Amino acid sequence: MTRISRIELTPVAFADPPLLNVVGVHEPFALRTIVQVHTDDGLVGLGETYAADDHLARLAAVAEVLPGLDVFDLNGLRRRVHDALASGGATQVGGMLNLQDPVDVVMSPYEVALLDLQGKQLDRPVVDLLGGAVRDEVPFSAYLFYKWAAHPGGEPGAWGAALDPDGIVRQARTMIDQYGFTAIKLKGGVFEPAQEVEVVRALAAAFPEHKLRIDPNCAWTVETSVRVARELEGVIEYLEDPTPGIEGMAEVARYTKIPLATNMCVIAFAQLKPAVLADAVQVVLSDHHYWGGLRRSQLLGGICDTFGMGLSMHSNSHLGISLAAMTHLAAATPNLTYACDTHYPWKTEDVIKPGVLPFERGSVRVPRGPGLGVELDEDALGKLHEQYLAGGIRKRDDTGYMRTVDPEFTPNTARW
Ligand SMILES: O=C([O-])C(=O)C[C@H](O)[C@@H](O)C(=O)[O-]
Ligand SMILES: [Mg+2]
Repeated sequence: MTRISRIELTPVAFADPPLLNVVGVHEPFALRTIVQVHTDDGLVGLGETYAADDHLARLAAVAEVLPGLDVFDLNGLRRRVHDALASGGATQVGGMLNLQDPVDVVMSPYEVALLDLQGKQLDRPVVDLLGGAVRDEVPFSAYLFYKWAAHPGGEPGAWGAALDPDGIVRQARTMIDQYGFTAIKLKGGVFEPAQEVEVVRALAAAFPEHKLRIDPNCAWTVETSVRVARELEGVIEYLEDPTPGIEGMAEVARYTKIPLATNMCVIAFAQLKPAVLADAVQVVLSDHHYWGGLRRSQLLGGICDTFGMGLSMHSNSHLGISLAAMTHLAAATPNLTYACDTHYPWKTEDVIKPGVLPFERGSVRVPRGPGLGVELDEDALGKLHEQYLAGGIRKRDDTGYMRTVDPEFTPNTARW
């Protein structure tokens, strides 16, 4: 029996461009925690998660109670995470709208690391532990953002500015030329809805064969959402989080044929029943980082299937360990039939050795090596940890950063 001997948690910061969204703008560095689970027979399993300081404290509390656990005992993992959080009084993670389940959020990187270890021990890829691959490559979408040319006072990056239809179409062209994506997602909620609809139409004209989506992160009222949905019927494959809350989404859904997708009002198992009863959501965006890991995400997939809801995949700024985990999960989930979101093209630094996760025709081939099939680059990990220590960011704060440029800025949620 292989048992956990110790845990290493390494917060890292990696360069991030000034991408705009409803709550502000991405800071110069995005944060992640790299989780290494060591075993008594010398194996190391990898996981990746958020790195806000309160989350890091919970990860550390759990790390103390994991030594001795059998790497195949995922139920035991959940129990230990639950008990450690309960004894620390953590009932809420304080994340997105306070709706996430803290046990699922904290458990996720450990579950991924244990699956990585199981795969390494059995010499099988993680996808095989999840029931086997239903697809050999996983399609991702081109994730477009309005963006500034440079961070305030910084050097312009490779992508340039994108603040109007031409800029966004140019960004799409570059990303599609480089990665081959066949679906496009526009992050909206930055400009007035009419302006963003114009951009979606420009994308539809420039890429008539591509599937399109827009995600304003709840920037619109119910009335505006219904109007925009009507304007975009036949143009987009789904409309993501136009308005806040299950009730608001249900109201919009009554007046449009476009499926409504969410990674904001259904982000934990407790919200599935009310969403199903209200028929508020037609596509759930899974995200193993807060749905409790890969196997709980598969459970979510089964529930979506049972209730006739579609399933797609959400992303946040992430590195290669997460991309590998997302790819294994998507490859083993039959009803994950939409191209998954990924922020991967926006990053220029990573903690894994390159070459295992290339994008071809917009898809990532499922790694066939043991476990997740990725290898940690210790030097790169050290460098990005130094960057974390020197950079001073301890929690993502898009709004605070935006206010350094525009002190009057208020997040745009349900504003239009
Ligand atoms: O689909 C989404 O809502 C996201 O991808 C959330 C992210 O935080 C996105 O808004 C971002 O990176 O600014
Ligand atoms: Mg979203």
